[in-house]
Amino acid sequence: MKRSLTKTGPVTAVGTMSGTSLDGVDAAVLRTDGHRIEGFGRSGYRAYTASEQAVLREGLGQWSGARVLAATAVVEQAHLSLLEQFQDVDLIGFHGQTLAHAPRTCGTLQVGDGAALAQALGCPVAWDFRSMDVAQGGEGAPLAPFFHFACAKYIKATAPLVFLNLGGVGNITYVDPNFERPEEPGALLAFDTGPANAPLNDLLQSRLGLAFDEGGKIARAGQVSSAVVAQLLQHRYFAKKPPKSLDRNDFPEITNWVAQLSDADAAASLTALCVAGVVEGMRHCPQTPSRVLVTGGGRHNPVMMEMLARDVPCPVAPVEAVGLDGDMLEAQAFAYLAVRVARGLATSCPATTGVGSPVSGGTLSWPDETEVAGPGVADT
Ligand SMILES: Nc1ncnc2c1ncn2[C@@H]1O[C@H](COP(=O)(O)OP(=O)(O)OP(=O)(O)O)[C@@H](O)[C@H]1O
Ligand SMILES: CC(=O)N[C@H]1[C@@H]2OC[C@@H](O2)[C@@H](O)[C@@H]1O[C@H](C)C(=O)O
Repeated sequence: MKRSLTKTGPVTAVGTMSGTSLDGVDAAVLRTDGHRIEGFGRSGYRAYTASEQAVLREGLGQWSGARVLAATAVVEQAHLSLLEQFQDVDLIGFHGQTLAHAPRTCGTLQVGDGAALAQALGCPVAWDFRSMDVAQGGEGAPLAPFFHFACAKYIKATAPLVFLNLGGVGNITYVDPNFERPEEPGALLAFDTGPANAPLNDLLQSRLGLAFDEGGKIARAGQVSSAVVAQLLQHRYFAKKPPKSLDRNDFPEITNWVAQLSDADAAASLTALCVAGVVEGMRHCPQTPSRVLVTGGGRHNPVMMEMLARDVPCPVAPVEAVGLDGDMLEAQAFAYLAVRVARGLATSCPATTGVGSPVSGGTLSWPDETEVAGPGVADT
């Protein structure tokens, strides 16, 4: 197993993602040599219980202490029980759960001990994907863009396109598939677009005890407040040039903006606010892309998708339109990045995180507890 990781041929990896929505853990299998996608395998999901979610919420924004330890235990247990169902792989890519992200000041924190998982599962684990990039001056996020580049090649795209992820936070990757490698200047541009589902989920949780606006039903009944959208776009984040990234709770003021609105108007306005961030972000693309392919849970919200189709200056479709799985794309991304970590290939570059030069982040832990830190500077 170990030799297959260091050779050049394809290996089978499972990646996991526990995202900012705090709904659960996704796991998905991918076969790749670290460059090309050779094929997709099965996937799985382990939901967090309501009490586990409460523990995770308590941990958000914390860098250390009892709340972080409690959240870590929840994250590790959930991953362990899910990954026990994926024993037939060469490598695990374990993202962990982001609790706090402030790359310019405190750093970035993804909890969950990959070395302990490697030991418990008897399989090498690539993890701690973001901190090397941050240590070298990058944003540490987003990291899926190198995988989006491989997806663009996989679907045989010939014109520039955008992958849009609508999770708790939104992020876009502009890909020019005419380049050979993702780290070549011009191949990619990636950044977080703004809040996506997180403010909407938080509003519905606090007002109505709902996890999210299923099918956009609540927003559909409301009117968008253009003042709320305008307020968002005045935030200093939108004046910044990309690459740039966000923490889940970077816009706490949003709650006050919609406090006086009815539930339906507030939901409609928060849905529009996510879309406005994307539209604003698209202005940074070097040229209008041929299309926007949407991944992440927001693509299940028809109101959000209709607003996007109305406001984005090119066709918009869920990634399923090209045969990809939008519920598992991030988990697949961390399977892909795990193989790149194992092989010393770049996982980020100036155009994706703002780091000075391509970085191979991540740590590779073996079941025998020998840890090999990623080489930092990527092989090309
Ligand atoms: N049927 C649906 N209708 C409306 N919204 C939905 C639906 N399904 C999912 N969502 C939204 O998508 C969210 C989950 O998205 P996703 O799983 O992509 O987030 P994540 O991976 O946790 O976040 P991130 O990408 O920011 O880390 C839900 O919390 C909800 O807001
Ligand atoms: C710090 C962190 O965990 N960021 C997440 C978050 O969720 C979406 C967006 O913000 C993106 O920047 C990133 O996740 C995806 C998987 C990424 O790194 O590409």
